[in-house]
Amino acid sequence: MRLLPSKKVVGEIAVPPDKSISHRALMMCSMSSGVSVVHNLLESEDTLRTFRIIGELGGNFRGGFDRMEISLASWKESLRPLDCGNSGTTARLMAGVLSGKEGFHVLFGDDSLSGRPMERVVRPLKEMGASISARQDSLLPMCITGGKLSGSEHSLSVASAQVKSAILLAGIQAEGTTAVTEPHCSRDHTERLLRSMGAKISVSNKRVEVEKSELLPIRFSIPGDVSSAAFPIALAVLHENGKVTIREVGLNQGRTGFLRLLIKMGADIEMEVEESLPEPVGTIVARSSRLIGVEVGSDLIPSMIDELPLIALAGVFAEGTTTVRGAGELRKKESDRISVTVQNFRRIGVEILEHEDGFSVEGPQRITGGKVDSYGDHRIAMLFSLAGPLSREGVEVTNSNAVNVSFPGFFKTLEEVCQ
Ligand SMILES: O=C(O)C1=C[C@@H](OP(=O)(O)O)[C@@H](O)[C@H](O)C1
Ligand SMILES: C=C(OP(=O)(O)O)C(=O)O
Repeated sequence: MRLLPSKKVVGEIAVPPDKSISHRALMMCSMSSGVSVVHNLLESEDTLRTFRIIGELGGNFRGGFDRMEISLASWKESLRPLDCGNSGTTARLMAGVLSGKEGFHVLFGDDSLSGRPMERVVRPLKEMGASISARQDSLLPMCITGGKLSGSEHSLSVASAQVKSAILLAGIQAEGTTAVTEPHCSRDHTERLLRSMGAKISVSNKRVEVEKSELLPIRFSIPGDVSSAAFPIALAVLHENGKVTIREVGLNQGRTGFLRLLIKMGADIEMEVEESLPEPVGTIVARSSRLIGVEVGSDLIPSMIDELPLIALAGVFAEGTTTVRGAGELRKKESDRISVTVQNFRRIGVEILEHEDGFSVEGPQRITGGKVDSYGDHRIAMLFSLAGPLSREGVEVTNSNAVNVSFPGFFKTLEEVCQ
């Protein structure tokens, strides 16, 4: 896909439903005792993996992704290995769910997911009594023999909503109390849904505790994905002639770190929460702004984990130095997001410094243009697609269809706002 320089970035747009919440809705509604009704589920490559896996395990779905009735009368063993594709959330959260389900379950993924660390869920789930074996002890494919679990205490060395959620989803099936403590707070979508579905859960600061619980069915609507919204918002802020409005988008504090960081850098962004249960939802308006460089440390990382590469783009346009440190986790995503961000920026004429756990950019710089690769990573495909409209000569992104992992219709949305 070739993205050309643009004169303006304006419009009111919708973003796709939240990916994190969609995965959880599909899994947790299937774990409940009746029929749940969920509006506005994300239909993307990643969430389709979770949808199909739950279907293989006995899930019942009526309707479409705009309004789906979800139930599961009795969990069955799948005769086939369960394909998680590119989706870390599917693999890790399903490991938690399946640890408590009788039977032999095999999870596998694509080349990217097969290289991502799974030991972080294997170890705590084994401690709870699950029998799990994984390739080289820590990689997919992974075989889980589910059954009786007992609650235990877990202290995470790295904040991770996926690991926390895997433990909690096993915890509500375990005898006794299960507790997870994180070094910094990660997104709390699982905790919010558990509470809304009647689970015995208590949260105090960075510690979450659950007891064995039966989940009640729920009716709710999933908001727009703020991680997807971050792309058009960054484009409007960084373009000299930009204004973008996005309504009905999720504004959970655990997810809005990037927007708050842009505001700290001087961005003109308004966020208004209009509804708050089970998730805060509202409107974002973003306008062209002059930014100043900023330093991001490890405490802020979890609330902007998927938006961190976008900070490098903001740094290119900001006055002074922008530095991200303490973000080693970025090397364990769909691609090594530190390395590919740095390589791609250099290809389009930007000077950027790579650190083991982040990067530094000295701004302002102009983006000349050129050819980059997404390395099959949706967030990298979207990041460098924004560089096109902001460049002098345009940017070509190869393997750009990776956007379908989280934001089908991304290029149509970009076309709508770039005039
Ligand atoms: O729980 C989730 O839905 C997610 C948690 C984050 O991963 P980690 O838990 O590995 O930080 C994030 O990067 C991912 O896109 C989605
Ligand atoms: C890291 C991501 O997702 P996952 O871990 O589910 O593959 C992401 O969406 O950026």
